[in-house]
Amino acid sequence: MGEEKKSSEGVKYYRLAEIEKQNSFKSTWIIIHNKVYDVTKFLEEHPGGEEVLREQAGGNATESFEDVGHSTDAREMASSMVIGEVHPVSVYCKQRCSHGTDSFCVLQETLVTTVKEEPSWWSNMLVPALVAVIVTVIYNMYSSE
Ligand code: HEM
Repeated sequence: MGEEKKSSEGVKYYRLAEIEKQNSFKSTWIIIHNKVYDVTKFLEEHPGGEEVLREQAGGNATESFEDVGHSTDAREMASSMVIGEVHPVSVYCKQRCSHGTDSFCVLQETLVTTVKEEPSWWSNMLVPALVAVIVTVIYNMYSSE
């Protein structure tokens, strides 16, 4: 999946654009408090019925979930269905502009880049190496005067 990001702690982040697509019988995701839940297999088992879950499929179910006043058991049950979190950029953009006209957000949402934030050995080395080069250049400049 192109718009998926995995942080070093192993949390998977999903863009809203990606989550919104998971609204079918084959795959049903919902968002509660910025966490993404895969409820596909749970639909038929839900004591509140599958229809209410289906209505929220691919979207933010936080308010409806809290309105019902789900029990601690229900919350524990839900935690076993977490597959990741809403991407911080999507959270930020949703808060700032829900119409998709903010150019920064439009750009972020349409960029189909895989941002794998697992630092590779060369990116870990690059910064110290650059610092070393700069320090050497500056040192040489002063010492040659
Ligand atoms: C992963 C998410 C969810 C889980 C694990 C879950 C689980 C449960 C459980 C275990 C119950 C039985 C009552 C209780 O223990 O509180 C229940 C009832 C119910 N749930 Fe959910 N639920 C989820 C999401 C939702 C959402 C998003 C909605 C609304 C859109 C919803 C609406 C209801 C309703 C209407 C009832 C019936 C309450 C009643 O008859 O008293 N649930 N749910």
